Amino acid sequence: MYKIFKDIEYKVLKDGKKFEIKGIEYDSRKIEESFVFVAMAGSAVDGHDFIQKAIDNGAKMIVCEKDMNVKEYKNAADVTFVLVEDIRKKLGIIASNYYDYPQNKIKIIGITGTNGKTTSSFILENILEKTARIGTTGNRILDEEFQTVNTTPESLELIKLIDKSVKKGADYFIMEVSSHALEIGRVDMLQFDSAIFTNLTQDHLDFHKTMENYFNAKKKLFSMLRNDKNQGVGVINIDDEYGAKIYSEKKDNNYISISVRNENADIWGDILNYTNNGMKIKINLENYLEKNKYNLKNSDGEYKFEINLIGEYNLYNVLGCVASALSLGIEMSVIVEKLKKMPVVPGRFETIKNDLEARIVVDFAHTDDGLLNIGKTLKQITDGCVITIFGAGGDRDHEKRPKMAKAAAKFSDYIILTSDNPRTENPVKILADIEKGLIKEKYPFDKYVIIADRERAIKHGMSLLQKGDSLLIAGKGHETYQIIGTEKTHFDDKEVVKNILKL
Ligand SMILES: CC(=O)N[C@H]1[C@@H](OP(=O)(O)OP(=O)(O)OC[C@H]2O[C@@H](n3ccc(=O)[nH]c3=O)[C@H](O)[C@@H]2O)O[C@H](CO)[C@@H](O)[C@@H]1O[C@H](C)C(=O)N[C@@H](C)C(=O)N[C@H](CCC(=O)O)C(=O)O
Ligand SMILES: Nc1ncnc2c1ncn2[C@@H]1O[C@H](COP(=O)(O)OP(=O)(O)OP(=O)(O)O)[C@@H](O)[C@H]1O
Ligand SMILES: N[C@H](CCC[C@H](N)C(=O)O)C(=O)O
Ligand SMILES: [Mg+2]
Repeated sequence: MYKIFKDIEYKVLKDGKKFEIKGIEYDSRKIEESFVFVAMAGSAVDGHDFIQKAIDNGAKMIVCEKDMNVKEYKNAADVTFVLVEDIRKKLGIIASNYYDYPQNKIKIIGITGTNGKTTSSFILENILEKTARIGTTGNRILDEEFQTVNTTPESLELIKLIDKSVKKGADYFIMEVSSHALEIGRVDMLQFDSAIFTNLTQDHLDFHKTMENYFNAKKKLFSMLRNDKNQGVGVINIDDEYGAKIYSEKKDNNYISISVRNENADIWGDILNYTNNGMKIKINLENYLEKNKYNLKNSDGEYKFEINLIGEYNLYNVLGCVASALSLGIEMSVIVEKLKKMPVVPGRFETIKNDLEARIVVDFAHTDDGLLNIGKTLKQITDGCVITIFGAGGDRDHEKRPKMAKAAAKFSDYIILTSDNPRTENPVKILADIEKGLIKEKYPFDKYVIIADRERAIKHGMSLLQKGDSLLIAGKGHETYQIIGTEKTHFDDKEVVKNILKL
């Protein structure tokens, strides 16, 4: 039988003509001559309904998860039908068999957690050389950029991306690993050389239902460390209660603990002071060096330097990446030099220059924890008022809405509630859900306003700005669209601000 089924349980429903497989796809629209079409049940439609389309486009093999009546298809005499149960979970193995396990020819770094994955992936790509980066803002292999739909692509795409990375000569494959991906098996076929746990706070309960399920999905990454020579290392933020749980459950695992100010952690850090563009930080590695019998040169165990990132949450991101890079054998002196030159991460605390003598920040904070963290930082560095503009995504976790309001109420002197991808929900209803949080917090009625139109909301926020104030435009960060209904129209927070400023 075909090598793509190695290590997979399958049943041949119909044997067709032998052929050379030219490609594998699970979308009938991408099928070409002599391809394999994988039919999967989806959330919107069922891939099995597109089998005939796939055959018409040239598929010579159909892999399905339902016992199909193979006789009903036209022009299918040559076509082989194979049944594989729970195909979405097996697709990674099928793809690995086809592409000869490219994941064993590159170092794979996975980053999971509610917040900080994208930021950490950008920090790591800055530290490491010859990298591919996969995540929310897009995928990149060396100097080639690709657009993406998901934070963590489907297993088949992942294997294709890894294969391409290997062929192009990349040494590291840095990827965000979403809880969705872990839950539905998009990464089951991978082993990680390094895995980072940033934190866990509420998000995505529309999908996971409970925090426990959400945590168990994230935790799975740490059972997937590369173990052929026991070289996979987990990096765990032990200041986070869920991180501490993972760390305490470690048996023979190779874990590095990170913390801000807990001197018992393997690697810990602190903020010494904020600077114009970022902050001066201290990183202490003494415990790590001691445990690892000091195999690093040029290191005295403590480093102090300035970076262009800001906020305690970013110190966590930096510490996670330092630990990961050290575990991959990069010298601390090299890491520090790279960190000093770290450019801004798109849509993460991006400030827009203006002559209002105010700070205008575009940021992707879209959870209560994200808002709270950036708010805490802004409060610390703002002389005047903090004005916050935010909304919450439609068709997403409803429970986070009032919580986001509660977070914003803690640090904002004025709040403008607006739309952030209402999708198929009524924007007014989403805004009312958020407002409930403000009312519950007894946030003064004259200190907030609801302006559903995001452009008008930003205009209003900017009209209020006085010298020394900060304006936080949260939720969309790098996004260049607004999704209303099922329609995606161009919308870019930064662009709107620049237009208003006539830049
Ligand atoms: C709900 C969900 O997770 N959906 C994912 C799923 O789509 P689906 O299988 O449900 O799609 P479907 O439209 O029902 O189609 C079913 C099947 O029919 C096939 N089809 C369809 C039409 C056709 O003409 N021919 C055809 O063959 C499709 O290719 C598919 O195989 O599989 C697709 C391929 O992997 C994903 O792109 C898609 O993610 C959607 C876009 C999504 O929004 N996912 C979110 C929930 C998600 O995964 N988010 C996480 C985390 C984000 C975060 O951390 O904040 C992420 O990793 O992105
Ligand atoms: N370590 C962190 N802890 C808490 N908040 C953070 C952290 N890092 C970033 N944030 C905040 O959360 C927002 C999202 O950060 P980032 O895009 O790095 O996270 P992510 O995990 O990739 O999110 P997503 O799952 O939506 O892709 C940032 O804009 C910032 O406000
Ligand atoms: N990856 C997250 C991003 C949310 C960003 C926010 N702009 C929204 O659309 O809710 C999600 O899809 O839930
Ligand atoms: Mg991300």
